[in-house]
Amino acid sequence: MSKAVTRTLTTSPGLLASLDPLLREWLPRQRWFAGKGRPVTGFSLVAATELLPPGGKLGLYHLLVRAHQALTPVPGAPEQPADCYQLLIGDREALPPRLAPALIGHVAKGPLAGRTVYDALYDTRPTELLLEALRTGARIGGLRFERAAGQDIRSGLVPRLVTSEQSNSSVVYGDTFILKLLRRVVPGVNPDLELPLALAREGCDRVPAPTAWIGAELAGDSYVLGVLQPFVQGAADGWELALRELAKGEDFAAAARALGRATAEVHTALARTLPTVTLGHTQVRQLVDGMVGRLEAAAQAVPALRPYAPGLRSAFAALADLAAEGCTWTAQRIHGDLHLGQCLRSPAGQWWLIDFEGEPSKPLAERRMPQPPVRDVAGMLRSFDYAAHSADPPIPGWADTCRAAYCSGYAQVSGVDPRTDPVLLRAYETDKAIYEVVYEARHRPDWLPVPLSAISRLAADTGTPPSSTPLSPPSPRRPSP
Ligand SMILES: Nc1ncnc2c1ncn2[C@@H]1O[C@H](COP(=O)(O)OP(=O)(O)O)[C@@H](O)[C@H]1O
Ligand SMILES: O=P(O)(O)O[C@H]1O[C@H](CO)[C@@H](O[C@H]2O[C@H](CO)[C@@H](O)[C@H](O)[C@H]2O)[C@H](O)[C@H]1O
Repeated sequence: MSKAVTRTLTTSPGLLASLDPLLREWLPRQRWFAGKGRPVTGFSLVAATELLPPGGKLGLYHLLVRAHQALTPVPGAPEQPADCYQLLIGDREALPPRLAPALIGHVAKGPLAGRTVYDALYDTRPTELLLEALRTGARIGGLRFERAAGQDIRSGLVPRLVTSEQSNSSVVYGDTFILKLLRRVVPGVNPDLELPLALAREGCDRVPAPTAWIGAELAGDSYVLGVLQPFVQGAADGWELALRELAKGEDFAAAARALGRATAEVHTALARTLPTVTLGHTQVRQLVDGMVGRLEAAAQAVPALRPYAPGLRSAFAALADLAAEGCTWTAQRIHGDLHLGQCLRSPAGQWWLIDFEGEPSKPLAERRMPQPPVRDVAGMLRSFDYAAHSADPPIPGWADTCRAAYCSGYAQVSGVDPRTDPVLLRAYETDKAIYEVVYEARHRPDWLPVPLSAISRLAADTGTPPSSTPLSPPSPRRPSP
């Protein structure tokens, strides 16, 4: 295997043409394929790296491939910028039964004619090879396997592919490490590596510290392609845990408070180590314009949203009004896509935050911009609401109790209770609920009533916190008189 990881790169120009008809059929069926609903019109090769040579028992290729797609399912329509996907393709004479779920197809012509190609992340030898490359700090063509200083990786850990629904693909090694291979990749700094590395430097142990990562200098661009981190053994995610407690009729307040503290620990460390900025009138105006734009687009797409649009606009207008009065807010790097499914709790009761990629559909530059930390808080508050709606029979007040506990835990560590800035919180909760309405209408129409019930509450809300809430001074900085 160590011979394989030092092999020099050879690109295979004929390879993609021979895979083209198979990938057209296979790629859109993958959970992580981001362009669902638009036919793939062709592929172009960004980079090909041969990890094991063709013609042997097993050939292995690392590919970055652009999938060109029509803008709408109308033939001849103009094309959007094509997404680039990371693929690890194996070729064998035939697949053993255990690899049946990995099948891409049988190649008819070209350099691999007669061979069977498959998603090699399902296979032991290719995934062992990746870990070995990370362990030894290999360079293979433009691929760079890097290890964090002082981190050791034991050899011989047994790999298994994580089969749950994911936006990317992950392999667990001997319950010791988990390697996330990013599927849709863009050049530049990936926050899923950048932020956990920054947090590790800062000594924040609410996030698994990256042990190693796969980077690449390919076709003139640099990429982050994968991150290896310690596997939190026996962990359950916050969504599973919340549903479990709900099914037992138990409240989740202590766990929500601890999660609030964990979120604040992460925010505080990020604010210490990465730049923060002040958002004044102009920046808040832009932020509000973005929120209003998303509302208008969502109301176009989902008619059920339209009756609430005036009330929702008022949530955004209230924020613009505060900014016009001279209020300012601090923005910093945040998680960017926080919900219960992004939090793991270890059997010892420790919370961990994972998946710092931000909303993958947003451009990288936007995902890396400083934002008010309340945005993460709003995401988590929405999640408690979602969990409560899954309970049958519903437990009155369950979500409110969690939401309050989460905010008070957050305040314990950060010194700022998010509820003291109700206008900002309402604006972000509204923005998130609108996003969820579109998401559910597209992906899970049965779930649409969940965000819609929040929409009806938020549209009617005046933004005033309940009088029983103990308040610390409001968090927007008000102009001096
Ligand atoms: N460090 C970890 N320890 C244990 N399980 C993890 C760890 N990181 C991720 N996971 C598991 O893998 C799943 C997917 O990870 P995530 O980073 O959210 O990937 P994606 O971006 O593909 O959604 C998580 O929901 C969790 O179950
Ligand atoms: O996990 P992803 O980054 O792919 O996020 C998408 O899918 C989520 C659902 O899996 C969706 O989250 C919404 O539903 C969750 C319950 O299933 C809930 O906990 C979240 O609060 C709610 O937003 C997310 O919006 C979407 O981007």
